[in-house]
Amino acid sequence: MASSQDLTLFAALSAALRISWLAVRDAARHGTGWFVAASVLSLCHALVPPAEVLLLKRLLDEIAAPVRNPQHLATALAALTVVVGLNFSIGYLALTASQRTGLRLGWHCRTGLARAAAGLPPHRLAEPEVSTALQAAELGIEPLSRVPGNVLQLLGTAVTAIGLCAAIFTFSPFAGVLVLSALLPTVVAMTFIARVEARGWPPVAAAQRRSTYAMEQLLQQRSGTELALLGTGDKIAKRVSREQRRKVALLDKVLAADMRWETAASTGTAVLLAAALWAMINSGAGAAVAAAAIAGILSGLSAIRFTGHAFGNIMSTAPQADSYYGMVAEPAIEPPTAPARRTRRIELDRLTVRYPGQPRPAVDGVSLTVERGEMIALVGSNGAGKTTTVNALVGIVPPEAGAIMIDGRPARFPLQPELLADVGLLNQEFGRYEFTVREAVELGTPRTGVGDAELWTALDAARLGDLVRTLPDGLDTQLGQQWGGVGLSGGQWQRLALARICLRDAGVWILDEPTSAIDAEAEAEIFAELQQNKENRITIVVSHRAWTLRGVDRIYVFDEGRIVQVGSYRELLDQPGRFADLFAEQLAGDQTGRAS
Ligand SMILES: Nc1ncnc2c1ncn2[C@@H]1O[C@H](COP(=O)(O)OP(=O)(O)OP(=O)(O)O)[C@@H](O)[C@H]1O
Repeated sequence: MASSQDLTLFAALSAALRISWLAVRDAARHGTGWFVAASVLSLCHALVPPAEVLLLKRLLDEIAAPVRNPQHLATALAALTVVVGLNFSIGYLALTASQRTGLRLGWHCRTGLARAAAGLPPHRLAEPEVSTALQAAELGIEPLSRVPGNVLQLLGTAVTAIGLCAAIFTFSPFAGVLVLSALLPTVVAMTFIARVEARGWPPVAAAQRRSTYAMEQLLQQRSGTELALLGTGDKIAKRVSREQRRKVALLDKVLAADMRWETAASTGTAVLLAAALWAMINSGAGAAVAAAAIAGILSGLSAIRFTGHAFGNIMSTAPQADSYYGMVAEPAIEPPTAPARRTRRIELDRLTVRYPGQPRPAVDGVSLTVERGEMIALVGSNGAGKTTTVNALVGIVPPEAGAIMIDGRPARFPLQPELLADVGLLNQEFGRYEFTVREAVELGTPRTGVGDAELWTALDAARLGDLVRTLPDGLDTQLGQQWGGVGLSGGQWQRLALARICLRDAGVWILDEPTSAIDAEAEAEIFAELQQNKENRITIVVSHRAWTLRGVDRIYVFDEGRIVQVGSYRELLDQPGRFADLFAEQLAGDQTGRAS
């Protein structure tokens, strides 16, 4: 029975084989010309050592001939000079052609990964392991693009060894077999290197991921500036150093083991080749044959030398490349170009949501109803379950129990694409897309050919139009100072995110604290506009500000995952309870007003 270690080794080797095949296939498809060139050049380069043996033997024979034939001598010399002279150039050209194949493979893989990420449904992107796999896939593209070159190198080694064997076989069959067997130590060493790499790389990759994450916090403008202001960037720098130290210690072990096996393999190879030479000399071969074989074997040795390194790269790339191929194989969603339907009614029926590994549900038996033309609000303290409810509604998190009914029919998890197309969700972690204003707003809809008039309407609705009119290039102004563009304030970024939802103009608007960073004046205008134009849609707002709730049709008050109160602003104002507790300070004015 195979031990678990063998299974790991077997799995690692089969992953390396699979990745080699896939990388070669993609390189042949997407960098055809350079891949063919690299293959032909690698093959020529691999055949140099055996060719050297034959040509040198011929030259030495011509030199040693009792009667020299100048023409034969010149031909033999010319042939050997060409082969030896071109050896370096062919090797260099093969390497460059492999690199140019790799560039094209990298281009194809990056495009493929970007498309795969863009085609993932929201619930998959919300899973932490998916974001880890996407990052691993991204990191794996660089080494993956080197795999076709590594494979050609390994195949070249095999060709060199077989060619040398064949060339020497003609002088001494036993020596020829010994030359071929000189590959054995390398094959054995590669098996052990595979084992070491398979075990060593997962912790190295984990340490690298932690270090990269910490490093990004220092390098990104917002977090970097915050840390600089706090004067605590050095704590992050120490964390980076710690993770790098861990990574280096782990890698040292892997590389030390690789070195041991490589050294053992080269020693074994050298011994077997020496034995081959000894066998040949003892077989009665002449000086010419011996000299030719020695020269061929020496250049063969240098060809075999880097095989372990090439194999090591394939082995260490395999897990990340597996992530890449897993990601690009994920079924993509096809977002409809425009909402094909208009939702009339949404009903949550005793909805319960529990995050994996959590003892208590984040949302517990929540029921609510909202119809087209209505605007409802979800309120509650931090962690009460509002965002989770919204996320369940749009199919980002699966319900544990209960049902989501859309137009009287139960919605599946994940949400059907045609239902999702009719939802415009502005969440608390909206993107700050540093493209042009036009591009940043157009991201609100999958439609193409959005006209300027539509963009201005959306920007005006989000109270950003006036600012954009003052920008140097209007809609085509580049955003983000790091690109030489215009910097926006936090509230202006939020208005831009709201403009995307306005442009989308879906049948269901879900606005999770849409004005949290926006000043009171613009907030009042935005909420007034939401009220005015609510007739043709369902509007669900999450808000912490009491006065934004005045005009909504119903308020659902959340507490510890449950709805504890429902009513209009006025009704809730008159009741003691969670709503009054939550907004006690903010409501003081209103209550005084009613009392007097
Ligand atoms: N991805 C997650 N994994 C595990 N628990 C989570 C996750 N997201 C939220 N929670 C937990 O679920 C509960 C509800 O969180 P939720 O984000 O829905 O609250 P909220 O009412 O929207 O709060 P806030 O007003 O702060 O936005 C909290 O206790 C929170 O810690």
